[in-house]
Amino acid sequence: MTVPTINNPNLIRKGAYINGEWITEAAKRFDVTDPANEQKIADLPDQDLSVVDEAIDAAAEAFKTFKKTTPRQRATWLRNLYNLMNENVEDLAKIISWENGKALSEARGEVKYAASYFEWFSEEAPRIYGKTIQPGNPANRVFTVYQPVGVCGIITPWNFPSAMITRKAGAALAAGCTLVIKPDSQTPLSALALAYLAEQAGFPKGVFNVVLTHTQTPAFGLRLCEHKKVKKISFTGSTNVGKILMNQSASTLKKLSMELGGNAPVIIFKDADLDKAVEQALASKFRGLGQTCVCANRLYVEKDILEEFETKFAAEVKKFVVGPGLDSATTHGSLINERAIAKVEEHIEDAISKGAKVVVRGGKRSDLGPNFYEPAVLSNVDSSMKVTYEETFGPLGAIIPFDDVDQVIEDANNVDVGLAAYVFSKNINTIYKVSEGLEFGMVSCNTGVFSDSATPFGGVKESGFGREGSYLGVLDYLVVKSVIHSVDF
Ligand SMILES: NC(=O)c1ccc[n+]([C@@H]2O[C@H](COP(=O)([O-])OP(=O)(O)OC[C@H]3O[C@@H](n4cnc5c(N)ncnc54)[C@H](O)[C@@H]3O)[C@@H](O)[C@H]2O)c1
Ligand SMILES: O=CCCC(=O)O
Repeated sequence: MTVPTINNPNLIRKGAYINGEWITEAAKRFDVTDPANEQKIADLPDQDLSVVDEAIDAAAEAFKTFKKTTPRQRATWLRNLYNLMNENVEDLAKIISWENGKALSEARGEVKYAASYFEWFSEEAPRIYGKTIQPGNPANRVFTVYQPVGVCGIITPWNFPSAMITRKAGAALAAGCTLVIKPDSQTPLSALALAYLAEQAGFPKGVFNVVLTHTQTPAFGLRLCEHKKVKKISFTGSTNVGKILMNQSASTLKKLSMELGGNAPVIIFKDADLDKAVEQALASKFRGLGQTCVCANRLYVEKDILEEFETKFAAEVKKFVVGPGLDSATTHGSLINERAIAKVEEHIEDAISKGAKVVVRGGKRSDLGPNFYEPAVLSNVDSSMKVTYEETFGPLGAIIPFDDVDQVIEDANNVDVGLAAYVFSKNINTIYKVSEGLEFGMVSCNTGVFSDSATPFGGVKESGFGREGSYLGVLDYLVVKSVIHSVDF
C-alpha cells in the first residue's frame, strides 16, 4: 500500500465543512480510493440531502455580511489562501496524485496553477468598476454598480480536483459571493484541504462550504439548482450533466456558468516547426493521460508530413513511463477508473475495425494495477470513427491525414462541442485564417499548453458558456445594477 508522507496532517480532513464546522458523522460513509491500486485512502461521510439546505442557509446568512466586506479585505484573504497553497505545494500535490492517479509532477503543476487563480482574483477584487452614463433625459444621470450575485452552488469534476474549484471560488470570493461546493466523490480530499486552507486564510464561517455525497449526487445537484437562496450554479463536467443542471435551474432562472466537454482538434500544417509541433501535440494530448477537457482528441496532420510526424510522435510516446502517480520516475500515472479505460478501448477497437492503422498499440497494464493504460497511437483515422466525434478523455492519439485547409476547418468544426483547438504553422496567414474559422472558445497557435489564470477560459456550442479566469472571470459572479438619478439643477 502506498501512503504518501504528508507533512501537514491538517490537510487531510475527515469530514464535510459547513458553516465553519467539520462534520465527520453521518449514517452512511463512502470510501475514497487510490486509482493506482484501488486501496482505501479514507472514508468520508456520505451526507444526507438535508446538509445541502444547511450549507445553503449558512452561505446565505454569511452572504449578508460577506457582501459588505471591502474588496481590499477579500483580496487579502485570497492572497493569504494563495500563499498557504504555495507553502503546502508538496502535500497538496501528493493528495491530488493519491486520489486522482496523475503523476506527482503534474499534480505539483496543478497546485501551482490552482493557486494562481487565488492570486489573480486577489488582484481583480479591488478592480471591479461600474460606469457612469448620460441617458436620453438630460436631467437624469445613471451609474452602474456591480454587486455579488449571492450564494453560488459549485459542482466540480475529478480531473483537476483543486484547480477546477479555485478557478470558480477565486472569482466568486473576489466578487463577494459565498459558496456551497460539491466535489466529485472520487477526489474530495483536495476540496477539503482547500476548505481547511480557506479557514486558515481568514474567510469568515459560512463563506466556504463543502458538502459530500457519493450515493446522492443527482439529488444534491437538483437541490442546489432548485433552491431559491442559491443564485448561481457554476459547473465543470460533462455536457450531459451540464444539460441536466441547466434544465433543473430553469425553475429559478439561475445565473449559470457551464464549463463542459471538449473534443479538441490539433491541426498541423506542413510548414510548421515539426519538432515543436510533435512536442506540443504530445503535451496537449497526454496531459493528465488525456483526461483534460482541452486535451487533443483529433490530430489533423497535413499529408506531406504524415509519415515523419507519426514516426516522431510514436517515438516520444514510447518513452513515457506509466506507473503509480506517486512514484518519482512516473511521467504518466493511472486513469481514474475502469470506465475510463473501457472508453479508450472502445474507441481503439472501433477505429481499428474501420481501417485505422496501429502506430503504437498501447493497452492495459494490469501488471501495474487495474487502471493503468499504456498510451496508443492510431493513424489513417477518418470521420466514420467514434474518436472523431466523441471525446475519448484518455490516452489515444488519433491521427487524421488532411490536404486541404478549408476542408480541415470544416471537419474540425463538425462536432457539437467547441472548447479548445490548436493550430501549428509558420505562416501567419494560415494562423489567422484557421484560428478565425474554428468554432471554438480557445484557439492555441503553435503551443499545446495555454491554460493560465490571465487567459479567458471557456467554450462555445455544447462546451457551454461563461468565461473563467482573466479579466472576465469575476463578471460571471456579479450582477449589474443601474442607479438612475434625477438631478435638479
Ligand atoms: N470545460 C471545462 O473547463 C472542463 C474541465 C474539466 C472537465 N470537463 C469535462 O468534464 C468531463 C469529465 O468529468 P466527469 O466525468 O467527472 O464529468 P461529470 O459530468 O460526470 O461529473 C462532474 C461533476 O458533476 C457531478 N455530477 C454527476 N452527475 C450529476 C448530476 N446528475 N447532478 C449533479 N451533479 C452531478 C459529479 O459528481 C462531479 O462532481 C469531460 O467531458 C470533460 O471534458 C470540462
Ligand atoms: O480539464 C479541464 C481544465 C483544463 C485546464 O484548465 O487547463
